[in-house]
Amino acid sequence: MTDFSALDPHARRLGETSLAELVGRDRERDASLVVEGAGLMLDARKQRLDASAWSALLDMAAGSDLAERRSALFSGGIVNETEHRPALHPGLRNPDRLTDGDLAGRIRAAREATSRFAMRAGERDVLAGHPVRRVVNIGIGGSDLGPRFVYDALKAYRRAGMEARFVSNLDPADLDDALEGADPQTTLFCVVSKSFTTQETLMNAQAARTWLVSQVGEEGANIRFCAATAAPDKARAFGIDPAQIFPFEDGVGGRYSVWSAAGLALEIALGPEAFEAFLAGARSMDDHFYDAPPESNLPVVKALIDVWNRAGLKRLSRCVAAYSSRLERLPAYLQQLEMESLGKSVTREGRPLAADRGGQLVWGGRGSDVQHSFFQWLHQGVDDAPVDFIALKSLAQSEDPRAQALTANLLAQGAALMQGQDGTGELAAHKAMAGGRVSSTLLLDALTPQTLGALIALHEHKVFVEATLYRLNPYDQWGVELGKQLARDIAIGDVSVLDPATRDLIDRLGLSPRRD
Ligand SMILES: O=P(O)(O)OC[C@H]1O[C@](O)(CO)[C@@H](O)[C@@H]1O
Repeated sequence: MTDFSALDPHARRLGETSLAELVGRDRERDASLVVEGAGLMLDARKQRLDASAWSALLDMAAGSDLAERRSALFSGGIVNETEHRPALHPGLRNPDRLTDGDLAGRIRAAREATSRFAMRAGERDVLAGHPVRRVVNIGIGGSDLGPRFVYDALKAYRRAGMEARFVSNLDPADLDDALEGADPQTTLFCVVSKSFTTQETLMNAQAARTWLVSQVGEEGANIRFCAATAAPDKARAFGIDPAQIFPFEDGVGGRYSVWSAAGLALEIALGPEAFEAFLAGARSMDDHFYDAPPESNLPVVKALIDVWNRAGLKRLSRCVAAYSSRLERLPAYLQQLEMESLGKSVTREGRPLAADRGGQLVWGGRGSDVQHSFFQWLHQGVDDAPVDFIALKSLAQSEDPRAQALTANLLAQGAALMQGQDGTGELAAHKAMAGGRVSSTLLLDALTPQTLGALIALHEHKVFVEATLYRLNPYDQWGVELGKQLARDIAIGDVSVLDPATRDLIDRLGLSPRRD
């Protein structure tokens, strides 16, 4: 069991130390907090850490079962104990490491099938004489956030004449928006659901099908629907042509599934080559995570910093500020990845987790816009939060002065959070900024399929390391089930288990349910 109390003396000492004084005084300390891997660089020098706190964190990692758990993760061992499953996202990127040859074979075959289908989707007459021009991804949570984020981020890599739309919400406006201007002849619907039982997805798929049938008839609708799922039988029962059902393994978690057939709409929109490059980027982060020693291992270092801020310095939340319009959806993506994975209060053994442990509340947005909204809170609020700045070298080095100014803003924010300033004059108290507020900067050379794959894989593995230290299972999500059940009850009018306030709201909303 990891002894987090070992962090307390360091937290007390460093809590009273000026952050600005920690930075630039000890070369070794500074050098140890700049780590590179798989083409990404993390600069964590503006963290409230000195050499001895850092070595306590590294000792913590060394004393854990991280090495064994990591081998199990990569070889396909059971790392999701509550569901008795492996976690196969690294296996999707490199099946060679899996010990089960049949499983590796199935993954390779599934990859070939999606890639072939994605390739064909670009052909001129794939839809009974029509090409695919718009692919509509119908899915929610992990069956939406990953493909949607990557599609936005890799705008520069999209296939000519092909666009993707994403439908996740039950608000009918969501599907209406996706269908706006759609030519039914050239539109392909891709229903993505690991379980194929998710209410939002099935209702939206049904509505999309009704629309399509009204436009192109039954037969026309059949060829324009495909599915990606770990429950092919259910997709078949829903009416999807078995030849257009792309399976993925049960061991692929929803929020880890963008690398599987769940990324089909993305692969169609980008083309198999860019999608392969995306997988290759993640694979290079896998290799780095697998091989690099803890002190220079990017996911390990990032996890230790987040553990330090949460368990050592008691910071509940973490802000992600991505200084790139294309990365606008990164915070939303990380929210599910981290909060669904680490938002648990019992260990793998079912024992309670102590206070100030577990995943952080992840929030954020796009720089420099966020400077004009919530950064005031970060600079002068009573509470504060560590910030992860995401920077692109390609923007800094662009000849466009706006792109350079964007990077200058990013650098200025990190410096201002750390330095603070004394107030002067009549409003001194209002203008004073305490400073001492921590941040890290993650640097990508440019936004490419490779670097994006590596960025996502970095965070997946960082979550894995945190989960290992806290002894959490990052691959289940039991906490979402009760709400789903109650929504079903309300939909059928069974309010017997509900409290009076919710029943009253049901009345006010005019849902007029049964009361037995
Ligand atoms: O892919 P599915 O099975 O439709 O699930 C969608 C999402 O719902 C969740 O189970 C949470 O409600 C996520 O974990 C998942 O990504």
